[in-house]
Amino acid sequence: MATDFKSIPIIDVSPLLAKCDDPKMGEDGGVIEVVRQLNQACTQAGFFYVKGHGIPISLLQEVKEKTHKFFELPYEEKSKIKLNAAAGYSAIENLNLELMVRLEKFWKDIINDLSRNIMRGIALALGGSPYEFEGDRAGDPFWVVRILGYPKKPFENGVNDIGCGAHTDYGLLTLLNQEDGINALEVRNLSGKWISAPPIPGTFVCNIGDMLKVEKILDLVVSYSRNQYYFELKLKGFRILSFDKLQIYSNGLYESTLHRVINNSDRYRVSVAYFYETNFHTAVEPLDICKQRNGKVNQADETKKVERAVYGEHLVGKVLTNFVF
Ligand SMILES: O=C(O)CCC(=O)C(=O)O
Ligand SMILES: [Fe+2]
Repeated sequence: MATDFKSIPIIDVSPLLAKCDDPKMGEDGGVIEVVRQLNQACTQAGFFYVKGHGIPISLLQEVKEKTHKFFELPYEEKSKIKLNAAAGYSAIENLNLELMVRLEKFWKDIINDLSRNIMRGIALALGGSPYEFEGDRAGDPFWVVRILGYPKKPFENGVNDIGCGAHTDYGLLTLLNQEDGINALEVRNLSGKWISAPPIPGTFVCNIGDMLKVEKILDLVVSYSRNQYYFELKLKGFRILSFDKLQIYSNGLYESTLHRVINNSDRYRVSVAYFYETNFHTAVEPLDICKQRNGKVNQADETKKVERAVYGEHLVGKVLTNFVF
């Protein structure tokens, strides 16, 4: 969060999507405008809504309905897929297969493409070719779908300690399909004010992750597993974790932004987050174009601001320290 933004911009990405397979897309007037807006959003807030993405609202709705059904299952059922250290990254089978299949299809067929195309716009916004985040960097993206459930009031012990603590996301880009009609997601601006990111039906809330800029990570518990989802969110207060200095693609031009979730409503809230990440073993370093634009002091290399990181190590480190098993 590089500025004192007061709201989160809405970006119609349809002109970008219309040209996303054209290597000369960067010359198109419509694309140039989307790229300008992406650059502004990533520079100022690190968050933006995406509309014009072409995904039917009915599909977004269906995924949330199935998510509600999952969380309505008895605790014993959900416990069958509870995370433990051994199963940390394995897909979990059997339970609620219908939801899994649906989410996997949804992701593979649709969200991956959308994320890649938004990343093409971000690559252009950083001054590179549209394909900076493909090939060895994110041509084989590690992806995670996380389904989240936030109990309604009143809370168990009368204290509102259930939610999602302030954190930044780990990877490149997150697309969030949030419950309509409940304001719960908040994003922190430069002066520390929490700005509401209310649901806007039919849109995704997107945010850039640590691989574009990592500075400091405050994180908390959520459930996690490789390639798919799960589990009821149980967050118990805030916990400050390590400060990470990672070398990141934008070399500090963009920042991942702290956000949190507090469900103070009297409805159970679900959300489905799609994390679009780099290749698992990719060593993340600033793009040359970003070093040229934002070269700053570092004894080893004056153009670098932060240190190199291997995405998978960053992720595993975060999951092992941030999640309750
Ligand atoms: O549920 C939400 O609205 C956001 C969840 C989130 O930030 C995350 O899972 O990283
Ligand atoms: Fe997040």
